[in-house]
Amino acid sequence: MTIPQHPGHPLFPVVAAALVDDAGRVLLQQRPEGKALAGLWEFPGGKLEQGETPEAALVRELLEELDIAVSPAALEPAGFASEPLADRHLLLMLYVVRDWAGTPRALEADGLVWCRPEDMAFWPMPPADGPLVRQLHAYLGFSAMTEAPGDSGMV
Ligand SMILES: Nc1nc2c([nH]c(=O)n2[C@@H]2O[C@H](COP(=O)(O)OP(=O)(O)OP(=O)(O)O)[C@@H](O)[C@H]2O)c(=O)[nH]1
Repeated sequence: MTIPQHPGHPLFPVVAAALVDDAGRVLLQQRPEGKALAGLWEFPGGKLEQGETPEAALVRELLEELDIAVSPAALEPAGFASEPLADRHLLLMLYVVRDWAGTPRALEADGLVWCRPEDMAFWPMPPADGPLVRQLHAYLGFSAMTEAPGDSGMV
């Protein structure tokens, strides 16, 4: 079996957050005019800076983009996407965030929307986000199930 290799295509790590509110809705933001993929809806987040951990980068991005404060302990790893781009290889890491301080406002995006997970398909997103949305659905469904008291237990 041949494993695809892309010499000269450095790894491009990006972190993103699915903010989930008390009603179970997820926040998406619209990429602004003048940027690549303008008009598409995405999870807030961005590139890692030199020497940053994914968690530190996401806490910084959420403050810069939405003016909210998030503790690294509130970041729940929920999925990732691995996609070849023209000159780099995108590694997009998605975290669920349910706890933050402040009210999200669009400091960099053209708009914000709170949407129900089942409605996310109506909001056009970058190509790498398709697998992330599917993983998010599975993660939210599973975590809701494990939060509910059940009959099963260790015997
Ligand atoms: N934050 C975020 N980025 C995403 C998503 N999906 C996706 O393909 N990306 C890509 O990941 C990269 C994120 O980088 P970024 O937000 O820091 O950079 P940018 O393109 O806005 O440009 P900039 O350098 O001018 O800020 C972009 O190439 C963006 O297209 C997503 O859901 N959220």
